[in-house]
Amino acid sequence: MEISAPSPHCAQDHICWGAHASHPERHRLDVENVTVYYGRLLALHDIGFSITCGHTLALMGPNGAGKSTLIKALAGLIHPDAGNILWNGNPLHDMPREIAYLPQRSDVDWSFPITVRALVEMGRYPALGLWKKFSGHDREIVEKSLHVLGLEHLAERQISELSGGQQQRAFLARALAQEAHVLLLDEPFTGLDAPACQSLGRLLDSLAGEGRLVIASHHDLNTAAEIFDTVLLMNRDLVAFGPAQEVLSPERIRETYGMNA
Ligand SMILES: Nc1ncnc2c1ncn2[C@@H]1O[C@H](COP(=O)(O)OP(=O)(O)OP(=O)(O)O)[C@@H](O)[C@H]1O
Repeated sequence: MEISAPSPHCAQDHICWGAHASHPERHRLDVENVTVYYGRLLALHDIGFSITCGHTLALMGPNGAGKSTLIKALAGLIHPDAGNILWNGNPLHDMPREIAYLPQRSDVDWSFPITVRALVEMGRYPALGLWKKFSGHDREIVEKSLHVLGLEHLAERQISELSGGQQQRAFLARALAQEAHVLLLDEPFTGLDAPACQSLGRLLDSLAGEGRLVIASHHDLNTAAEIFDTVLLMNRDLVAFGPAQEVLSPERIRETYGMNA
């Protein structure tokens, strides 16, 4: 199953980054027959799909369906027991700078003493030379990332002092500073109120519009088609993959979640 990119676009309340905007369809993720075991437990079975930059993809399924496992496999944190994960035809994990990973909120130590600016600067580390010295270009990218996420006024604050929505934005700013094409977000909407969800949804949409590929695990069937253009329904196996409105049919939801839509 394959999805190619829509035309690039930018949300009005968001500044275009530019560097990724041209020809997003040239960058393509192919997930081929990926299977993952934890010991004897089969967590993912023969998952396959293809998608290009320019899309927002929701991974959806019941608890234990394997959504986080798939995100971790894409992020290179878990090595599949079978299958391939390719970026433009080459193993994705050979290009770690292309991947930015936002773990589940519960997996982050929010009390860790670090300012928003220092967190965003971490996004530049993979690109720094041998002496780990920040160039003017690196500083410019950090400032731009803070600006795009509306975090300038919070730059010197500790991340522990931020709201949940601001913390998500700080981590996304780090991902922007990395200039990765693939953003992997594990349940980014968890714990956010409705306005923060809407704001994050618009942001993900505009990041895709600028030529990135946004992949996130998501639980809310009611908001999925508003936020994401593409949905992958899974329950250890792939149930359906394609445009959100088509995939989220009552029959498919029943098949995946075992309940009435
Ligand atoms: N580190 C691990 N060791 C052993 N089993 C694991 C591990 N991580 C996850 N699992 C198991 O793998 C299966 C898939 O888990 P995963 O966390 O990927 O599902 P999920 O769809 O993200 O679930 P949720 O919606 O509850 O977050 C589950 O049965 C889970 O118990």
